[in-house]
Order: sequence, then C-alpha cells, then structure tokens
Amino acid sequence: MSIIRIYTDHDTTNLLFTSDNSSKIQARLAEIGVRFEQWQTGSDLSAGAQAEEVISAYRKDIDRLMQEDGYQTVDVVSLSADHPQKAELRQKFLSEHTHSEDEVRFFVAGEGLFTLHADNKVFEVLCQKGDLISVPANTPHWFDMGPNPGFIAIRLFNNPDGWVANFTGSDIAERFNRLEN
Ligand SMILES: CSCCC(=O)/C(O)=C/O
Ligand SMILES: [Fe+2]
Ligand code: NI
Repeated sequence: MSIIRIYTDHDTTNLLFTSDNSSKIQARLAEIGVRFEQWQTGSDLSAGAQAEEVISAYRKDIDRLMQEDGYQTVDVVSLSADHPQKAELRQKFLSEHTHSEDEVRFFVAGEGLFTLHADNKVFEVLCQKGDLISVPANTPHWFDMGPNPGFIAIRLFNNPDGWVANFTGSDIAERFNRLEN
C-alpha cells in the first residue's frame, strides 16, 4: 500500500497529513508539481532482474512517456537484498539533492521511500509496485531503499547524460523517516 506523510520541514513531529488513498496522494503531490499515478504492472519481474528484460517488458509504456513528455533516456535500477554493494548504493541517494531536469521513476516491483522537500514541507511517499512518481527539476529530494533493498525502478530523463545529483549539503534527510525492510 502506497502512503504519503506530510510534515513541516523544521519539525519532524508535526505530521500535517497522511493517507494511503491514491487519489489523495496524487492531489497532495500535484500541489508541488509532482506527478503520481498508479499503473497496472503486467510482468512479474523480481528485484535483481536485468535492465534489458525490464525495458523490453515495459517498452510500450516507456515509448509512450518518451513521445508524450519528451523524455530522452531510460535506465533501470534493480536491487535485491543480496547485492554486495547495497550499503553504498543506499548511501548514494540518501542525502538531499536536486536534478537539473525533470525525471520520472516507475516502480516495476518492490518498494522505496521517496521524500520531497517543497513549500516548507517534507512529503514522504512510500512508493510500491505500480507507482509512477515524477521529481520536478530542482526539487530537493532523497530516496531510501532501506538496508535490505528489493525493488526495480525504471527511470526516464530528459537529459541525455542521465542521472546527475547535485547535493544541497543539507542534513535534513537525517531527521526524517528511513525505510525499514
Ligand atoms: C527509485 S530510482 C533510484 C533513486 C533515484 O533515481 C533518485 O534520483 C533518487 O533521488
Ligand atoms: Fe534523485
Ligand atoms: Ni520551515
């Protein structure tokens, strides 16, 4: 079940809103320009699946997003709990950062905690299989896959160079929830 929790950005105890209703999640994220959708997932791929397999299973959806929204490149992050570099990979996304381009992530399998910082608030979104979430250009955010990751996400970028993180230097992410798995 996908969940949103919204806090004031300077007080981790001040929970302003929470819901597991997808329309409410969508509406609250739309307020900060974030696209959230739930899609049917046809194929049963498991975390650790090869990128080519994931891309070919979702080729039609990927092509549609590329055509409709102008995304130029696609990649796959696919991680299971037996990955030898899971701790380093978790660390890579764990601090607040921005990207200079819009990006879309679609969860083909598993789950991950995306947290966006906008409008003096923190929006924690537990994304599950079937969830599509966008991260608008220059929106500070972080992502926790947890200590025992299990997810596959397709990422679409409109920058041909793909994923570049610009770290803000803030320690805000350390004060909010982490994913326990
Ligand atoms: C769920 S995709 C991996 C995380 C990622 O791409 C990102 O930008 C996290 O901030
Ligand atoms: Fe990011
Ligand atoms: Ni504040």
